[in-house]
Amino acid sequence: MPNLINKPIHIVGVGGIGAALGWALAQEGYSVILVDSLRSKVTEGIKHGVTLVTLGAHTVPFIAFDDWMPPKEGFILLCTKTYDNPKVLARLSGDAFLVPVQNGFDPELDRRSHACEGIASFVSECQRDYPVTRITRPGSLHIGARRPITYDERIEIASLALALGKAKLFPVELVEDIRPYKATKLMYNAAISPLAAAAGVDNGELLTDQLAKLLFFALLQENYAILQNAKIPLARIGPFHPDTVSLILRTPWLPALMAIFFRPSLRGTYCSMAPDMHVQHARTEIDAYTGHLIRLAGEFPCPLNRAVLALIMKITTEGLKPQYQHLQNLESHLPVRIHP
Ligand SMILES: NC(=O)C1=CN([C@@H]2O[C@H](COP(=O)(O)OP(=O)(O)OC[C@H]3O[C@@H](n4cnc5c(N)ncnc54)[C@H](OP(=O)(O)O)[C@@H]3O)[C@@H](O)[C@H]2O)C=CC1
Ligand SMILES: CC(C)(CO)C(=O)C(=O)O
Repeated sequence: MPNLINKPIHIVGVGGIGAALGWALAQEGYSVILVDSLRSKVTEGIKHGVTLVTLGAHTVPFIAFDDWMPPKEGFILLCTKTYDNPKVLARLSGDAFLVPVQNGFDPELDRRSHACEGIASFVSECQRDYPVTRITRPGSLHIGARRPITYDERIEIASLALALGKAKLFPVELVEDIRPYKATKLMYNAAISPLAAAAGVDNGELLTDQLAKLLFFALLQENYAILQNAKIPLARIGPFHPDTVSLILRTPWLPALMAIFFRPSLRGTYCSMAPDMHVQHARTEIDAYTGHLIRLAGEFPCPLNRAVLALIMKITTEGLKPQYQHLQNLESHLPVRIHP
């Protein structure tokens, strides 16, 4: 297998994640090609490059998705929302070295036999019409295999991790198996994103407002229980392993104390599902988050996730505005022991 890192790295989807990854690679002199579906963003990118707020811009090639020719060799980093995957996947040949860096699980993507994925735990907010992003919360990028890999694939994955980490924009952690990290990120995402996006509140509010906090903690516990029941291995992302998070949530008074401690780190961060609720004909990644957990649960009870899925579907199909009152629809689905 040729050394893929010496070929241009194509990044599909120049949003919070794609722009940050592209900037980090360009900073260290790697050849990157940024591909986005929004022509105005591409035009801006051609004029002004890709910008990281406070750190400046890098001039890199930009191409509109409609004009893009997927490469036969080299990495393709998939940084779109999961609901845009079908369009991208339809254009790829089976040989492309595809590396998705996305939250959630897309059944169509999962059917591909791609070797590797990335899981971003930093938070990055890109302007809608400009390839200008801002990292609103620090965190790592985990990279690793999602199936048994060959020796050559291992070398390629390691070279990509090394390249992405060189700029030190975010710590890059090369891991043997990405799946426990992806499952753990889902446990958190499927609790934070639908609540913050439906209520139209900042992520930090989930650790401040009483009802939001109860729903957030109950969802974390339900998500953990689903993943445990399905015997999905989990890994530590951030300060605690999910086992410890679950123990904390089951200990009287500790969750309230932890909320005070963690609140500042969530305040002012960005929720990538939030802008998806505002557009006409809203589409969200809810199926890849909550939908996946419900499918995984099967017969196992998951009342809160079912209610969350129904709520997000109602908001998006009826074109409702995100507002705090939506959370009240979820209140009756809280476990009895933690009813307010
Ligand atoms: N932002 C964050 O902090 C984090 C995000 N994630 C995950 O990373 C993934 C990407 O999220 P994020 O960067 O926030 O998403 P954004 O919405 O910011 O960016 C996605 C970009 O992809 C573009 N796009 C859509 N379809 C195509 C296509 N066919 N070809 C090329 N570009 C396309 C979108 O254009 P348009 O707007 O016109 O549709 C948009 O510019 C998601 O799975 C998200 O959950 C994970 C961790 C943190
Ligand atoms: C910040 C966080 C964890 C919220 O779900 C995220 O990953 C996202 O918005 O994509």
